[in-house]
Amino acid sequence: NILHEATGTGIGTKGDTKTINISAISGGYSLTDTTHTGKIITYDAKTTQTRGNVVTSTSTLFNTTTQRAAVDAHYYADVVYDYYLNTHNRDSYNGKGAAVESVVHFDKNYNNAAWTGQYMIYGDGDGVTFSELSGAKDVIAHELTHAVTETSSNLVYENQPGALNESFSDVFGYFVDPDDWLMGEDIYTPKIAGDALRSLSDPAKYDQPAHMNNYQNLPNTKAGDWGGVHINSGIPNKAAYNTIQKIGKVKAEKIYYRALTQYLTTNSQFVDAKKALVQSATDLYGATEAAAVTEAWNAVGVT
Ligand SMILES: O=C(NO)[C@]12CC[C@H](CC1)C2
Ligand SMILES: [Ca+2]
Ligand SMILES: [Zn+2]
Repeated sequence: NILHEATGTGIGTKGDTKTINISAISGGYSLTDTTHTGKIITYDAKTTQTRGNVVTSTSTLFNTTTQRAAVDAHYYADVVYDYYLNTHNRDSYNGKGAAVESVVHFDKNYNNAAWTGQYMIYGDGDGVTFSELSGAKDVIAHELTHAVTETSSNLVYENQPGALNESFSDVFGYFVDPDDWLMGEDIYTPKIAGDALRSLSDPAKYDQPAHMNNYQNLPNTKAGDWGGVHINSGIPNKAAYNTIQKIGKVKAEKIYYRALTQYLTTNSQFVDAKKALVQSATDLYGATEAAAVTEAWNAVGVT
């Protein structure tokens, strides 16, 4: 029921004004961005655990308080879509122009966000640990990268492959949002300034290991976070930081994308990621860049 594409004005979760791609429908407008092969569509679950309904407005303004989370989810999804298309020539998360669907106000006080395999879900947070989780560009890039990973290497979400899955999402979160080495700083603990969920430059700042000597052998259970995927990601995150410091973001992101989509497989371990990245560096650039990757991983104890 799309009549034509239009340009809208939205207010985001930080009270900021953003220009968004919307569609004219009968009776008004919807958060449906048709400027790419894959439509970007944003839904409101209204605190249920369903996909809910597409967010609409009777005008091109999406400026109500309840629409703020949707405006950010919609806007940042477009930013990440553009990043993968323009930097890596990947059309949507699957490279085949899949629609990108996001759901906001998922569940009640939900302190999390995820890629469900069909769409992204964003909780509102409880206002203490998290504010609305679609309010951070690096988080949306993190979630959409889970979809990129799932449609390429499909690293299994447990133990070392799971920590790599998590790390690649954090690292592409940095590539999309390279203002800092932090993950989730814009939505984490809204009442406390200057902290973050994770740091790529200093994983230990937020209790993550930055070296294999501190690898956490946790049980492969929900309670063990599937073998500590969110804690052990500190080690490959630190290796990525080391790599970017040595060879720069432009080369590093090409090397990381090639490794993720051409070399890694479901059960790749840390040492396989090191090999994949060294091989990608050699393929794309040469011995200097390959040596930098080798040193970056040696420094975190993956030898
Ligand atoms: O690391 C994550 N998911 O695998 C997080 C946890 C809090 C932010 C939203 C989702 C990052
Ligand atoms: Ca950040
Ligand atoms: Zn994740």
